[in-house]
Formats: sequence, C-alpha cells, structure tokens
Amino acid sequence: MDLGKNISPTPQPTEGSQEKDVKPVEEKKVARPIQIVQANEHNFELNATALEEVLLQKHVKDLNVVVVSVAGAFRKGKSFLLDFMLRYMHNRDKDSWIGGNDEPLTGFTWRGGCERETTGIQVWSEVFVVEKPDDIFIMNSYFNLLLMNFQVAVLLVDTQGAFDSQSTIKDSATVFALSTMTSSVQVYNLSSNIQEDDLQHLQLFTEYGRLAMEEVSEKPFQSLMFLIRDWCFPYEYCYGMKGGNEFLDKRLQVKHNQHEELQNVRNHIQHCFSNINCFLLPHPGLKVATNPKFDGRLRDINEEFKKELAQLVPLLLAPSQLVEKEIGGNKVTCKDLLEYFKAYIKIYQGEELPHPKTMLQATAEANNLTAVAGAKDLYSKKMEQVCGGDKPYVAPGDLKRCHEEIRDYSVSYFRSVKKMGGKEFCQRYQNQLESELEETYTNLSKQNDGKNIFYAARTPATLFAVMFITYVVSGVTGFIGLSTLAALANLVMGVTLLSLCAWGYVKYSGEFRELGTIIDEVAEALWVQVGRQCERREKSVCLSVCVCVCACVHRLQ
Ligand SMILES: Nc1nc2c(ncn2[C@@H]2O[C@H](COP(=O)(O)OP(=O)(O)OP(=O)(O)O)[C@@H](O)[C@H]2O)c(=O)[nH]1
Ligand SMILES: [Mg+2]
Repeated sequence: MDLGKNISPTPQPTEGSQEKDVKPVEEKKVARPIQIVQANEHNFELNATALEEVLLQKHVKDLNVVVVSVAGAFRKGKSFLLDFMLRYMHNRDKDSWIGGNDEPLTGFTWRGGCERETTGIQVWSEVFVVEKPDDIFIMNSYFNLLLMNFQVAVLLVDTQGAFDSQSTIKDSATVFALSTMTSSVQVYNLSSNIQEDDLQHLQLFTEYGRLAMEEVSEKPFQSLMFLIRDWCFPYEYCYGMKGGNEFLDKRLQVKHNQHEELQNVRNHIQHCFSNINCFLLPHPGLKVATNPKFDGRLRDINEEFKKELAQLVPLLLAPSQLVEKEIGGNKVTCKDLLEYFKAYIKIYQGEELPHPKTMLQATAEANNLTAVAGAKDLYSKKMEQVCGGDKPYVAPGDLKRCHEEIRDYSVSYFRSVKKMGGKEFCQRYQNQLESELEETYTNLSKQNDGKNIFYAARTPATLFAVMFITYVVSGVTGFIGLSTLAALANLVMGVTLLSLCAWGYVKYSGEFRELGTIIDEVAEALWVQVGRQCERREKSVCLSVCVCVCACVHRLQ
C-alpha cells in the first residue's frame, strides 16, 4: 500500500471573494504575528488588508483551512502555548519537534507579569500547508490501494485574554465569539480547574456567537478543547487527554436532581460544539511562572510539563488530527474565511446584537424589571376595581384622586421590593414605572370619558349646533339679500349634515373608523374652541359687572 501519495482536490472559486494573489508573507518579511482584529476603545476593527495578505497568498488561498485558536482569561499562558504549536509546525518532520534546551521561545509575543499582553486577535503570518490523509482510498493502475491526501492550510490564532481590567464583558464576549465562529478548533485555556463560572462564561460567549450567525444549525461550532493548565490533582484524574475527558464527563454531566440552572449551562455547551475534549496539563515549574528572566527555554521547564506538552500539541496539529473549518456543513477555504471574517465583524460593530452584561448588571436589571411589572400589575388591578370595563362612569376629579392614591401605593410597593443595582440604578426604573402609570391613567380616563353619554353625544351635538347656526345664518343673509353668504352657509350646513350621517354610520357599523376619528377630532376642536370663547366671555361679563357695581357704589357714595 502506497501511503502518503499526493492527490490534491481542485478548489472551486467562491462567489464574492476577491481574486487576488498575494505573495507569501514570508517572502517579503520574516514570519510574525499579524494583528487582524484591533481593539479601539471597546470597538473592534478588522484589518482586512493584513488578513488578505495572509489568507490570499497564492499557495493557500484555495485550500481548505484549519483554524486553531486559543482563548480564555488573560495571563494564563495562551501565547506561550501557541509558540510551542509554531515549533511543532516548523519541525513536525523531525524526531523531536520541541526544540533545544537553550532555545528561547519566540513567535506570538508572550511575557511574565500581571498586565495583559495580547490585544484583539492575531494570526501567524505563515499559513502552513499540510498533507492531511483522508479516509478515501483509491486503487491505482497497478492495483495498489492509495490513501488520498489533501492539502490543507493551517492557521494559528492568538486572542486577547478575557476579563482583563481594561475590557468590558462585551469586549471579552466579542473576541471569544469571533474566534470561536472562525476557528475549527477552539482551545479554551483555563487555570487549575473547571469552575462553574468558566462554564457560565463559555455559555454566554458562545450564545453571543450563535446570535451573530445567520444560519444556526444544531451544533454551530466545531471542536472545543478545555485545556486545564497547572492541574494539581493527577492522583484523581491523570494528566493528558484520558484523565481530562474523564474529568470533563463528570463536570458536564447532567443529572435529574441537578438545579435547572446547572443543567441549562451543560446542555447549552454540549449543543454548541460537535466535539468536546479536555486535556490536563501539569504545572510548568516555578521558573516559568515566577522568574522574570525566564525566556521560554526548555531547560527551565519541568519535565512532566514537557512530556505532556509533547502529547498535547500533536493531538491538535498532527496531520491526521486536523479539523477543517466548516460553516453550515461546507468546508471553508482561506479565501472564504476572509469573507466570513468581514461579515462577522460587521455584525459585532453594528447595534443589532444585545450587549452582554456582567452578572450583577443582568441580575439587577431583571430584579428591577420584575418589580416594575409587579407594581404595574398592582396598579391595573386596583384601577380595574374603580373604573374597569363593567364599572359605571366616574367623575374625572374622583378618578384622578384614585389614580394618585393607587399610583403612590404601587410606587411604594416597587420601592419595598428588594432589588440589586443600587439607589441610582433603581431610581431609573422607578421613573420608568411612574411614566408608564401616567400613560395607563391617560388611557383609563379616556375609556372613562367614553362611558359618559353626554361626552359621547358631543360630536352629534356640535354638528347639530353647526347646522342650526348655518341654517339661521343662511335664512337671515338670504332675507337681507346677501345671497353669496347664504349659499356658503347652506354649503357648510350640507357638509355638516353629511358628516353627521357618516359619523352615525361609522358608530353603527364600526367600519371606516379613521373617518369617524377625524369627524370626532374636528367636532372636539370646535367644542373646545367654543368652550374657551364662552369662558372668556363669561370672565369679561363678570369683569364688566364688577366694574358697573363699583361705579354705582362710587356714585352712591
Ligand atoms: N503557571 C503557569 N504559567 C504559565 C504557563 N504557561 C505559561 N506560563 C507563564 O504565564 C505568563 C503569561 O504567558 P502568556 O503566554 O503571555 O499569557 P497570555 O495568556 O497570552 O496572556 P495575555 O496575552 O495577557 O492574555 C508567562 O510568564 C508564562 O511564563 C502554565 O502552564 N502555567
Ligand atoms: Mg497572549
């Protein structure tokens, strides 16, 4: 059997991707980390030109891509690990890929210290072409079975650490989601153990990724590897993949007697990834963790760590282990990946996605909203007893008084409910509640007005009055010979009569309600205007009476 013989598939050009050939980056410059997503003041921008330079290199652009990314909290050795992956990719044909004892570790920038190092998303400029054995065997003309090999392009991705002091939850979620959506293998880098909050954050971040994807299939993401650094309990679960998977099975187990919250997190994670693994890595030794002069040379690293690292990296990057990136069930080429990056980043730059929040913020919001809903419910129930649909008309003054009493009672209920978020935060929700109650009151008082038969008769009364006045005006003006004015008055009377008939039909049939509303509004405006004029007249009449009385009194004196 002739293994390893090259039969490369013919790549199909993809619609919409740019047909550019870019010279290999390493031809122009030495291989280096390339910043493809930049974080500017909590906004993420894609450096499309830099990504094009990497992904549109002639020898890789049409190859299926394998994207291995490392993500997780900041300062936990992600870039350090990726540099060992780079060593593997460079020396994978040699017996020992891990390097010499005194060779400093270079590649993605890593360092000691407590402040974050990597920002945004970086990729390694050199895309590695690997012959990946496929499961298909073919027979050649000499009747030998040949294992088909496909060339794939391997891209290594380093990400900004989550939860550093300069990033919001949204920033961390965006980086994690973007890297998960674009990678075929996501390494979730954790320290010491899998805590419940690690699972909750993974749930939040993957949900944020899922929201941004157009087609959400059953399992939107591919492989996830929990990588637990500084594992201290090899006596319970041994280092490596075997112990890791046993440990993970226990951690992700869904039991019937478990709280729903714990079950939800586990189900969510299992439904997001097609393949989930775990690897337990020992502590690399104190020199690695605490010596500021440590430059990555193997001499300073614990033997146990090196032994496990030598197992871990091939598990991710050995040709037979490579997982090609798939989106919606289709394999993705380097050229396609560029387009996906462009599309995904746009979604995160837009405003249509909800903002992920801290747990306190989300809980406080939920508390306050529940209290607002409770208070509104209380208000509605009490007001229902005063002016509900089956209750008779209430005098507007009485209704207002009831509203004020019940509003104060509801607001004090809202204030009495225990809520998170602090005084100022809760005040915002109290203001929202008060304005919503005022709105409800306006609607209720309109309904109440509708029950007043005199109110309901306003429109026909106004129209009748207009008809009567125009009738008199037309009679008088006709009598004194002002025939044009008389004709005009007749016209107005005719239009008013028509409006009255139309209004009657609308009220009877419930059809053409917009027309009915317009007639009501015009009649209402007339009514109000006439009312105001009468009030003013009344005042001026009163004033004149007062002036007359004063003058008489003055005369008498
Ligand atoms: N305890 C411990 N320290 C490690 C391990 N691997 C690397 N380190 C050390 O962790 C420190 C940070 O390494 P980086 O690779 O820069 O960490 P990072 O996660 O990329 O950090 P950010 O880029 O800031 O997110 C360095 O001092 C490494 O020597 C490990 O497995 N355990
Ligand atoms: Mg880093």
